[in-house]
Amino acid sequence: MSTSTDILNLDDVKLLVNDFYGKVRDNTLLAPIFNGVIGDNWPVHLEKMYGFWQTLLLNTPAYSGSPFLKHAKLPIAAEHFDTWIRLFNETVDTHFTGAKADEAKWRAARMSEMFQYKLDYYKNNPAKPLI
Ligand code: HEM
Repeated sequence: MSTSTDILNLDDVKLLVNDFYGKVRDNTLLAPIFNGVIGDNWPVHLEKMYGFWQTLLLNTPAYSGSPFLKHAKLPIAAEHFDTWIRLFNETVDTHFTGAKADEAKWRAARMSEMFQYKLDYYKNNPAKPLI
């Protein structure tokens, strides 16, 4: 019998976020990019990401910001997003099943697509400064 439950509370969000960024920090493609920006500020980043996912999945207003701008100048392309999504989906599936788990994967995929469209757009329209 499966013991998986859905993402129901802040402890679940923390488990998801902690485990996911643990995988990111072990990934040879993504780790250098994150570490280059975040350095030894991981606790701050993790707190922010608890708030982000809490806001999306638990309808608790704990994050406000403009995520895309933080990614606009990172050296990232499709392979980075594919890896990010693979690790994120793996993490969700390891711990959770249900509507919120599905929503988490759906939202991550939509954000990833949106980031990539915007990155491509600004790459192809350098006359329009982004930030
Ligand atoms: C190639 C994939 C990705 C990489 C390498 C990446 C990297 C980063 C880095 C380095 C930061 C810290 C930025 C800073 O503090 O200046 C950050 C912040 C953030 N990322 Fe990503 N990210 C990726 C994909 C995503 C996706 C798909 C999502 C959404 C589901 C996301 C959501 C966020 C959010 C909400 C923040 C916090 C922004 C803020 O400071 O308000 N990221 N990311």
